[in-house]
Amino acid sequence: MINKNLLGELKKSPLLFSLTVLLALLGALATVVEYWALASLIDGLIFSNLGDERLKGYLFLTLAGLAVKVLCQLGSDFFGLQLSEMVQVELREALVNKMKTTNPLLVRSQSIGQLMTTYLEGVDKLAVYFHSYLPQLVKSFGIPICFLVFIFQLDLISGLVMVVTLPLIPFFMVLIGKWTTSITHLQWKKLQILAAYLQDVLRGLETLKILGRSKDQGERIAEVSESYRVTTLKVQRWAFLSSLVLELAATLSIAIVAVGLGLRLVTGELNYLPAFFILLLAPEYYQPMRELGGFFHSGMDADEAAQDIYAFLQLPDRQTQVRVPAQAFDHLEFKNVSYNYPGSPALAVEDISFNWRAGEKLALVGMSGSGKTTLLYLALGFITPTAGEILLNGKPLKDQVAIWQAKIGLVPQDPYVFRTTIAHNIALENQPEPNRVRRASEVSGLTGLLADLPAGLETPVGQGVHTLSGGQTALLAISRVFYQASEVVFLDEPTDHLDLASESQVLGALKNLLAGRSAFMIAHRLHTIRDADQVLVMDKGRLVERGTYDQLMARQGAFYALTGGGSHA
Ligand SMILES: Nc1ncnc2c1ncn2[C@@H]1O[C@H](COP(=O)(O)OP(=O)(O)OP(=O)(O)O)[C@@H](O)[C@H]1O
Repeated sequence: MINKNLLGELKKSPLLFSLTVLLALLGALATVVEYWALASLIDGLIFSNLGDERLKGYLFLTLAGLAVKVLCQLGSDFFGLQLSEMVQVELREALVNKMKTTNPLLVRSQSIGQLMTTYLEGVDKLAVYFHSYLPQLVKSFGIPICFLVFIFQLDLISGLVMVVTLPLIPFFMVLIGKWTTSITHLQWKKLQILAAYLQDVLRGLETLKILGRSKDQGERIAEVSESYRVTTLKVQRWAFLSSLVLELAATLSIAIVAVGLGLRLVTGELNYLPAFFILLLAPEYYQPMRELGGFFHSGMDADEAAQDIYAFLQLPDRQTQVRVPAQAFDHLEFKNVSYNYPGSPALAVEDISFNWRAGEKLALVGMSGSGKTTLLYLALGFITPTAGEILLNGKPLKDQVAIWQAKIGLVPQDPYVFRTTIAHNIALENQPEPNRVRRASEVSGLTGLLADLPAGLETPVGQGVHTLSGGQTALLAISRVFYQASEVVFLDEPTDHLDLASESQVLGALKNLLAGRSAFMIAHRLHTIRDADQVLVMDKGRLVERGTYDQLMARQGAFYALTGGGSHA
């Protein structure tokens, strides 16, 4: 089970891998010395009547060989572990960096539970690959070759028997491996499904409780975990069976060598010393291949996990290279833009054209599913049109996404609160500037809501610590834009599900935020739409009307219908 991507990781530290393997081979040479000395010692004691000095010499060599063997083994394990830890740390860093540098929508298209399984369990599985499986793979060829050099010099027949019987072990290993590939794949996928399911249920626990559906979901989780348990047991059964077969093959091979040696010892064709030496060495000769069989399933597990890890690492990065010099925002123009989500049969938005100029407040309205969020993502540069083009200051947006995103602020519908202090949550940088944080939280009105918190802006918030209310979270998101001092604001009005008092606070903060700024917003409130310079009305992915609030109301078309014939006005 050789995975090219994983082998590539070795290039980062060839020294550690070489040390792991070289020490193991050195250990093999020490074994040769130990067993030769031991065989000579016993031969000297029983048959050759060697003098005390020679016997002491052999005894010393036996012990020295044993000590070197043990030290080499410990060293090889140590460097193997170092190697695997280094690879784990680097891969986890690479995964986190990829989460930061790739398009956020691509990350979000994967379930968080699935990503966590890849990040935690997947990388853990690779540890065994690096500290055990890969070094063992090299050892299982290197050590037998090393032994054969000595065995062939002493006894050609035993050497030949060993050469012929050794491949039986990898043969059975690969044969069983081929049968078990699909079941190992299934096990990994089921683990990911289970993690995704658990995470989903935990997130939606409140909804499930309220609707009285938590028991159903509990049963469903029990079903998924039972299915994972059954598959894991199947994998374990195969792993057990393969170990059994490999043990059997190795034991039979040793028996064949032993019988051959015994027969020739009886007929006098072979002396006691080489026969005993080869007999001692025979189990050690098959041992690395047997151990490889034990790690074979870990190799397969790691191969499965690696496929997901490297598929994630190969997601395209957002464009960071700035090809066009930074310019103040002048206008953003959509020219016959259409977008089709990958794998989706229908266009999410179709043939959209409009121009948004600096200083303007542009409001998007429409029924749910009409394409507002898709237009927002297109304008943010998170996704690129499948047809048509978007121009920023007259030049393609796709060539200036990095500078564009650095210039803009975003207030999403459901802002995320990171598990850190409020100040860090506002600044979203390692060293928040206290004055800027204070000012941002004051203008947004967040400070007033924090009066009850013991440490004010330094209060830790987020999951499992102090949970902010919906209104506080919205004001926090607005404070972020004030902190960044972005001239251009994207807004998905975060006023849904707020009580009246919080809503009026958030609306007040939004009014402050929008004053003097260019704004591109998904509008749910009349208040925002009334103040907009341009309202775009979306319906089933198409732009069906545009104008100011008054113009649209006067027209009595789609917008008028959306406002309930003026009754919501
Ligand atoms: N990730 C996605 N993959 C496939 N189709 C999608 C995806 N996101 C949205 N769509 C589809 O694209 C269309 C437009 O969706 P969009 O989210 O842009 O509408 P919306 O007006 O923002 O709706 P809402 O107000 O409910 O958020 C819908 O038909 C929706 O099902």
